[in-house]
Amino acid sequence: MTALDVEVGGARPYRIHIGAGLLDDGALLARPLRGRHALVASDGNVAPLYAAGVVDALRAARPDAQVATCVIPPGEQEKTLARFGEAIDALAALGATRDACVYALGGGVVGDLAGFAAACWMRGIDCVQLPTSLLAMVDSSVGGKTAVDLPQGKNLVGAFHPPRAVVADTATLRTLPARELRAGLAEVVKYGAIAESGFLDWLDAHADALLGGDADALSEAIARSCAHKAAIVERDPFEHGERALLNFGHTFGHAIETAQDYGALNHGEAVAVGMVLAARLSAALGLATDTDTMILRALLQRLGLPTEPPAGLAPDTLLAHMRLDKKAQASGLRFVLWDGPGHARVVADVPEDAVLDVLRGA
Ligand SMILES: NC(=O)c1ccc[n+]([C@@H]2O[C@H](COP(=O)([O-])OP(=O)(O)OC[C@H]3O[C@@H](n4cnc5c(N)ncnc54)[C@H](O)[C@@H]3O)[C@@H](O)[C@H]2O)c1
Ligand SMILES: O=C(O)C(=O)C[C@@H](O)[C@H](O)[C@H](O)COP(=O)(O)O
Ligand SMILES: [Zn+2]
Repeated sequence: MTALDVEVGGARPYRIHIGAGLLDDGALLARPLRGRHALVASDGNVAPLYAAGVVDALRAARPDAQVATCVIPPGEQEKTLARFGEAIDALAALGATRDACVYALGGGVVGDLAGFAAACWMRGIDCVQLPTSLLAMVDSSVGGKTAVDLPQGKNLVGAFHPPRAVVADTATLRTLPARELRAGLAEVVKYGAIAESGFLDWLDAHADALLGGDADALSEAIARSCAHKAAIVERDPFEHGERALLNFGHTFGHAIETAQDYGALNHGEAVAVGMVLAARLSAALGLATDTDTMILRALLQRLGLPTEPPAGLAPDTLLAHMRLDKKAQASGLRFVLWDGPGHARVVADVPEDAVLDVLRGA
């Protein structure tokens, strides 16, 4: 255990291990492997860099184990039921028994898809998250939301399936493209926005270091983000209440991703735009101030993130996608609205006209 590790409590507690070089630690990787079957799932960018090392480390620690790999093409457009089926086929080919373990090696796309395969194979086998993108380290590897996308909407088919462990090897961030690093910072800003205004100040002060890949700054951002997420999912693992705050910016963001067929803005970028739109909606409804919104927007811009929706997206189309948001109820849309730095709330029955006004004004 390092000083940065974070515990996620609850009915099935697990540890988020954070440190450089952890993917080489076969004993750590193999610890949750109860049976003899391990499937390392990854994508076409990450697998050539790290999959062989993970497979070798697992085999060295557990010579009796059968270790197979499953590699999907990279990108959000591959987070589909068809690719999920490929992961299931790989588990069948391996002859994976109920004590098998799926190792999700990659960004949030691999983590969500492989985690969902683990949730479904034989009604649920173990999963270890090995996040290699900043976004996956600060958010998607923690908390057990797994899913694939449909053309109709983001993450519409999925399950809650917490991992047995998360192993975040921060050395892998050295190969992460700069655009993807910035995308991860959007979710980091989210924690400051909803839970800790001082974290927003810290991010502002360390923006250059973070963008420059400074290892200490990134490690601190990861550990602080994981601590926020762990505290929330521990109290509300199935999103009956406060966990929905982690969806700040996502009602707009997911609608943008869906409307663009998951091909233009990536998730972090769409969430950055979505947080600004949610802040504007909050201001229009008398919550956050315009000044708060401008400060949030300026921080996101400083971190190299987009803050306005791409041109050409019709407000009515976006609104239609929002009606399939998982927070929506029969009575109407529910939004995470912002009270200003460090505070947010879930608000039901937000008038669609107010949402359209924000989209038209953007
Ligand atoms: N389950 C959750 O709680 C949760 C939370 C946030 C986001 N998500 C989901 O996560 C996904 C976004 O995750 P993401 O931003 O990691 O996207 P991603 O998985 O597409 O990864 C981004 C890109 O970086 C590449 N990559 C990843 N690690 C690399 C490395 N170390 N070196 C080189 N290339 C690397 C990938 O191949 C990909 O091209 C979305 O589908 C989103 O819905 C889920
Ligand atoms: O963990 C959560 O809860 C989140 O909402 C984290 C989000 O960053 C993440 O994008 C999540 O996948 C969105 O969940 P969804 O329920 O809106 O699909
Ligand atoms: Zn997200």
